[in-house]
Amino acid sequence: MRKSNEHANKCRDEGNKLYSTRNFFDALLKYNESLCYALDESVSALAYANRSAVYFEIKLYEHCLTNIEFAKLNKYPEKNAHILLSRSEKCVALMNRDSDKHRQLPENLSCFTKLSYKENSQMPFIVDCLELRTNDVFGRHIVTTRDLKVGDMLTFEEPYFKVIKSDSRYESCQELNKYQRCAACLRDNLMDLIPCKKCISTMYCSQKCLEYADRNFHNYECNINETLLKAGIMQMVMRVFFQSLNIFNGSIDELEKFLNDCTKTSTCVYDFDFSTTDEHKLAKSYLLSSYNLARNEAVTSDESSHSIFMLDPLLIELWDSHSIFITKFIKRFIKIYDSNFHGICGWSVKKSENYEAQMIGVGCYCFSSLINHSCSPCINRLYSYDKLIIVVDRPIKKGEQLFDCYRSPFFKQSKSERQYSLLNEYAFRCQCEACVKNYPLFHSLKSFNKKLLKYAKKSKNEIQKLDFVEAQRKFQEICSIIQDSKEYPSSEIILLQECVQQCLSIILKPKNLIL
Ligand SMILES: C[S@@+](CC[C@H](N)C(=O)[O-])C[C@H]1O[C@@H](n2cnc3c(N)ncnc32)[C@H](O)[C@@H]1O
Repeated sequence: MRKSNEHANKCRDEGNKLYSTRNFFDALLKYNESLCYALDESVSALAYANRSAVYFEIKLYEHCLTNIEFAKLNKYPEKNAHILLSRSEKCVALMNRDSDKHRQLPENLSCFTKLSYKENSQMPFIVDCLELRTNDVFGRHIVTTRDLKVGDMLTFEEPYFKVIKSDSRYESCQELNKYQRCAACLRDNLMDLIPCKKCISTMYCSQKCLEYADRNFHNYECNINETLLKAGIMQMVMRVFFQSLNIFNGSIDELEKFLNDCTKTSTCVYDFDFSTTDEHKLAKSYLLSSYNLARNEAVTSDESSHSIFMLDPLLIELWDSHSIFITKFIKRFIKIYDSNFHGICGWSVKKSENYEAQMIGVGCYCFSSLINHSCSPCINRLYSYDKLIIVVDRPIKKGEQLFDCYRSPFFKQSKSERQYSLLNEYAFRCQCEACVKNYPLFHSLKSFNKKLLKYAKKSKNEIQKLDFVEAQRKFQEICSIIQDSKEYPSSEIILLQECVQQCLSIILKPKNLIL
């Protein structure tokens, strides 16, 4: 599909119908689709103007004014200019009148953005007490050099390589995610997004993100983006390839030479300095730390990359001259994808009864990818847009290993099923404490403290109703109870851990929702 004013106008008409029934979320989706398809500025101008009307209705006045400005910049018809002028005057008056009340954009995690301990000097996104160890059983793994408490925040890691998920036949993600959030940073910006000037399926939250994407990957993707969005694993693997190529200004020879020279010695995220402001150096460090997440050459098959390369003349040229290197690179990252990449969870800004997180993207987190699995984990993984936050779930003693749970925890799935899927998907036989000691499923778990069990059950029911501030208080309260509990596993601790997750999800969810 190409840009088309006709399609853009049709989407805008549909948006207007939805607007008239006050279905503002779906109206914004349609206006955003209209912006993506619009060929002429005058057609974009109408979509921006309509979007400003939505933001006015939902009292997001700054967004309303920005959209009015965009409409004007895109040659909004002179004869209707008075409509925008009047809306903008009303906006300003309401903003002045309700200066303390009008809906601000609260940054998620306002007081939840701090690591619990001093940051690592070379990796400022993790605390300084996490060390890398290697042994025959676990390969590389992470241990703590100090006691860690329940609720401690250990990382705020951003992925260098990441993609937005949309339209996928393979993953459960919202088909229209591409009209809801920035393709570069995954923020929703309350759907106030700007489109790529050339393709029909990429939007950004700012000009800065648009330029970043054009410089780093979209220059290769723009022509084939529709295919990539539907390409499952290959969407992310191709992103890594394109972004890597851009590090070397498009020279595949230089990329190949760099990887050949640098990967003779095994390196990982601990070997680089991520505190540098030198973007080029950083990019190379990310590339090598990601490339070396695989510990040996890949033996996976790769059927679809050839057909993707055949879609664009520039890519055909690359393939014809370097098919051996490209195949090796792609196979390696397919393997890394399978055992190391993380699905990124996030929330839509649509108000709904069943307001659950969904998959919004995939990211390569070079540090977090070194954490091994346990069916009875001691950390919890959360996302604030693309940032991966690791929170301590059970007390961890100095010298102990950090364990995440890759699949289902022990209380949700039988040992044989867990072991089967870990062996199949991650190629290891799990020997975690839950597997060795045969921890039971939830319904067979013992309770050691009836009073605490009652408190846990009551809390679980009440938490849904808590607001942001109350959820933070409850989070602290429950974390210290888990910290002080001695008996594990028990039904009360499992329930309390679920309460902690519920609190965190309230804290992380977008605060402004669109009807
Ligand atoms: C995300 S990586 C973790 C880092 C990995 N240990 C390394 O050296 O790169 C996942 C891989 O680590 C290994 N692994 C993870 N948890 C393990 C465990 N509990 N026991 C043994 N191996 C494990 C498996 O090879 C798995 O495919």
